[in-house]
Amino acid sequence: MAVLTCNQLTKQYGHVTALDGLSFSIEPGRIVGLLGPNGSGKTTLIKLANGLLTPTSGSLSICGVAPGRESHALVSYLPERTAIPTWMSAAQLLDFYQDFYKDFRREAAEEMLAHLNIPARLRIKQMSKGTREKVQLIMVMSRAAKLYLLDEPIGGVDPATRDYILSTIISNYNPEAAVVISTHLIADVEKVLDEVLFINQGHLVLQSSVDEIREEKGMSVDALFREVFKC
Ligand SMILES: Nc1ncnc2c1ncn2[C@@H]1O[C@H](COP(=O)(O)OP(=O)(O)OP(=O)(O)O)[C@@H](O)[C@H]1O
Repeated sequence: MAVLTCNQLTKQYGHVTALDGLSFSIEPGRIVGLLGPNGSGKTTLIKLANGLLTPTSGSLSICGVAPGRESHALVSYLPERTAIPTWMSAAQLLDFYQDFYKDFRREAAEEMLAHLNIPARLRIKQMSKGTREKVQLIMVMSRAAKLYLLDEPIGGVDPATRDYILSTIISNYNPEAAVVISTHLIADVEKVLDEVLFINQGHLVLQSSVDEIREEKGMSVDALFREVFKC
């Protein structure tokens, strides 16, 4: 069964149509890049899949379940902006996640924090922006979820750490799960992607495997994106 299915998904904010009849599905085991210019609807799609917004029309489901209480147990979501309580230390955050999520793999999170030399006693508010992002991503990827929704996961992270973070994403998710990554840093991220969704003004422009783009078009995803969305 598909991990995420959208059927004629439409979302309007007043007179603005952010998503316009989107239909696609994402199969287990896929790491999918959700790519599109500013304002194309990426964050809106991620928020719908996480149940933070409701569709204006059309529908979506996660492993066959409509977004809501039941799907929350299946989805691990990294918001665009840091949303963790800043007074907590990394150690308190580990406790918090462990209490809150049955599927939280504490040892995996501790190992990643140690690898990035992030002390457990350090409070979130004492951390640099990039370190906060790393901590939050570590927490999100340490859940054994079915669908990971990562909205701009590496924006504030330095290029050397990006590679570690990306390899963390690949090595820490369960092959039954799917990962959706919204990003503008296509060149950095494309090496870990299996598939891409290009969206523009709320429409799906392309769903393709990355291998197909490389083989059939002889291009990187980054080069294709620049060609398709040339200003
Ligand atoms: N709360 C809101 N109220 C009104 N319009 C909104 C709201 N949130 C988003 N929009 C509009 O919906 C459209 C899609 O926005 P969205 O944030 O989903 O795009 P995005 O692809 O994530 O953009 P970016 O790459 O800049 O983060 C835009 O036209 C945006 O202005």
